[in-house]
Amino acid sequence: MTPAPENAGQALIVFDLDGTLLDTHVDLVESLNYTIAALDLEPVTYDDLTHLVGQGARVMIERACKLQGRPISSEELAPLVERFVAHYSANMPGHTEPYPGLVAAMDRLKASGYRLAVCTNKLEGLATSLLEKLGLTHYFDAITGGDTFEHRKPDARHLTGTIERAGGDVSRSVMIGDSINDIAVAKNAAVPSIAVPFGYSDVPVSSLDPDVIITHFDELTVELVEDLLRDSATKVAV
Ligand SMILES: O=C(O)COP(=O)(O)O
Ligand SMILES: [Mg+2]
Repeated sequence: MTPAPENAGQALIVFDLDGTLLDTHVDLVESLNYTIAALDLEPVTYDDLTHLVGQGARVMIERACKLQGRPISSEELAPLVERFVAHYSANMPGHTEPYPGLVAAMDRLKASGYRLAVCTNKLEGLATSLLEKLGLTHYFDAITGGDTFEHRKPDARHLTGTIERAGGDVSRSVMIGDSINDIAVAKNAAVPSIAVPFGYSDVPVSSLDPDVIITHFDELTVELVEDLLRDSATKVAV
């Protein structure tokens, strides 16, 4: 195993959840379709999901209704969000599972002294219960959602708040995610970013200009993280 760098204890890897840690697409589509069926709308597909996910359940439902030709008011939205949350919670963890290699990567990073955290736009309660049901909560020093702070991704304060809760340091943190909000929040907080192409981005992740793209969690190594932190420290110094 790679020896832990001397200051590894201070380093923090912050993960996005939907489409990064967990393949949630089957359950999201099922709960979303159950929700919009209340308005007699046609089901959405997995391909649609890439345009719908990213800003939490409220926005996802709003976008899905619009996509199916029935824009809704904010008064109509509240009961639909409740319907979604009830269905999604009742069926958790459903078909959701960690992406290949994730658990081994988290074990490796923790064994080398890294802290891990989750910064998701999913509701904090849903994120926490889902991770709990999958037996993954113990890996994380903080789990924050789209409703944890007043601001959410891509606002830098969602990421900096998560780092603070996890006992990390902005200058020793890395953000890893699947979509524009994740790469944008990292840039907004001046934190290096890693993109994964297997999630729900509606554009190729290379167009988001992350510092690194990994196609499998086997590539998430201590060396990669340390290189990113070193490069970013040099950029700040220059
Ligand atoms: O639930 C969403 O819309 C987004 O969730 P994520 O931030 O974990 O990708
Ligand atoms: Mg995501």
